[in-house]
Amino acid sequence: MKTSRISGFYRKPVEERKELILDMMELNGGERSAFFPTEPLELEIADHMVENVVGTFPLPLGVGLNFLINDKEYAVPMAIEEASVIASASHIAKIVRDAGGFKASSGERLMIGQIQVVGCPDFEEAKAAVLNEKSELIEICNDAYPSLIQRGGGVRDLDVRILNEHEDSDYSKMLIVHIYADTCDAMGANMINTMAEAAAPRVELLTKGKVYLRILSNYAVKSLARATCIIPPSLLKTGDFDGEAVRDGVIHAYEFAASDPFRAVTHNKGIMNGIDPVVIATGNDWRAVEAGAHAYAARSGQYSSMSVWSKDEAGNLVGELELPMSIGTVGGATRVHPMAQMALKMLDIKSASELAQVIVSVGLAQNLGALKALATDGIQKGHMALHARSVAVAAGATGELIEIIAEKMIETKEIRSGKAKELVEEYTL
Ligand SMILES: CC(C)(COP(=O)([O-])OP(=O)([O-])OC[C@H]1O[C@@H](n2cnc3c(N)ncnc32)[C@H](O)[C@@H]1OP(=O)([O-])[O-])[C@@H](O)C(=O)NCCC(=O)NCCSC(=O)C[C@@](C)(O)CC(=O)[O-]
Ligand SMILES: NC(=O)C1=CN([C@@H]2O[C@H](COP(=O)(O)OP(=O)(O)OC[C@H]3O[C@@H](n4cnc5c(N)ncnc54)[C@H](OP(=O)(O)O)[C@@H]3O)[C@@H](O)[C@H]2O)C=CC1
Repeated sequence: MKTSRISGFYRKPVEERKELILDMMELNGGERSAFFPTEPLELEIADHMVENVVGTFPLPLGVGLNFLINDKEYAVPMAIEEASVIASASHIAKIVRDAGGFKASSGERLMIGQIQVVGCPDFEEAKAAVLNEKSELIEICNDAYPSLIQRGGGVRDLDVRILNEHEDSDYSKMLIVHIYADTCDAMGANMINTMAEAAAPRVELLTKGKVYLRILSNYAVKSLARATCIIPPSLLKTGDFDGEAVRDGVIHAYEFAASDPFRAVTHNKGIMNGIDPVVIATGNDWRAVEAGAHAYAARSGQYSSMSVWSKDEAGNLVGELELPMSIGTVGGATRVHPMAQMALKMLDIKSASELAQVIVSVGLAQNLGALKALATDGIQKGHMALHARSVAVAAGATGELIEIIAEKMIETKEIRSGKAKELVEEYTL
């Protein structure tokens, strides 16, 4: 892929933007014409995806530009309804690339399946029995998904926890078997569920209890991805704010989120502003990613900031984000939704690990975009200016009137629907 650094992309008409992306991807004739389909999701395909289909629900698809991650260029597809998010991600990616780009990594990618057993006559004995038969249980799981083994994946380990052992209620006492499976490039929910269901009868026999739930855990702590960036203050200068002031404002903002759940929820919403659009565009399950990310933010016992911002010895701003990433590049909707296929192609992604690394990098960029704005001019200046067009459309503006009314509202600093309606009436009289 050619460079994803395209200055002034947003000032060009949509058709020209598409051409620039196709050029960036270095696609040839046939591939080019098929790339941006006129009907993003045909009703017939939608009807096979979910139930009771009566239509489809399109979202704007934008491209996060300027991303350099582990020295590779990425044009990042982002499906989102909120203004200023894509601009902000591109803005920070531009700064970070001048500082050497994001460094991202991920370790093992194991998804977790849970089997709940209740009513064991002796929970400690039941635990020992399961652990004794670990290899056999792993084999049962793997036999339930032979194609995964052929790909080099499969269950790697299994362990057992006893919950509420000393409580009086038989409802609350339980034994939980965890299976840890490498699901290769799939998110793996269906795979894990298949394996957990296959192992359950044997678990019942071993524990002399009764199995109820057999399901994936979305707390994917064995599938973590992390991103970091190191930015010299000289790259952070914004208007009248020097780089050191911006850096310090970002660190103060982080400390606020680290200490106060009221702020942490909003701070983390800002991170998910970047993460969700990529997860959605690539056809992944954003509820799974959201649930895992917020739970991980509470792993210390108090809900806190997902990211960490600090200053290194040289005075650089250092950002870090580590999150569970239960995503895939195959399976689920990724192979069914034509736009998800397009998004993965645009990213030129080779594996689920690589996609996870891109996603956390975008989350980190998005977080800095919001904190930089909040710690300097305030969020309204950049965000509301871009939101103004949406307000104008909601008030009934069409065609050229959208830009005229948006600009008028920005000029008078009155970006609200009442004002937009007044202006629509004024201009259409
Ligand atoms: C909006 C900016 C980026 C302007 O910031 P700016 O400094 O005016 O940008 P610039 O004109 O210097 O442009 C720099 C680059 O940004 C990009 N860029 C710049 N403008 C556009 C545009 N119109 N469309 C697309 N891309 C744009 C573009 O890549 C451009 O490079 P160039 O192309 O010029 O070489 C900045 O004000 C900003 O980042 N604001 C924050 C916006 C934000 O965070 N929005 C999220 C919604 S608010 C929220 O939900 C979360 C929150 C805030 O509550 C979270 C929290 O509290 O932590
Ligand atoms: N709690 C949760 O989050 C839950 C989520 N879900 C949903 O489950 C779906 C994800 O489940 P998942 O199991 O990933 O999807 P699938 O059931 O689609 O399984 C993945 C498929 O990808 C195929 N595949 C092709 N190439 C590869 C490769 N390189 N690596 C791995 N698999 C490959 C496998 O084919 P083959 O058959 O040849 O092996 C397999 O059929 C999502 O839609 C999610 O919304 C469902 C239940 C619960």
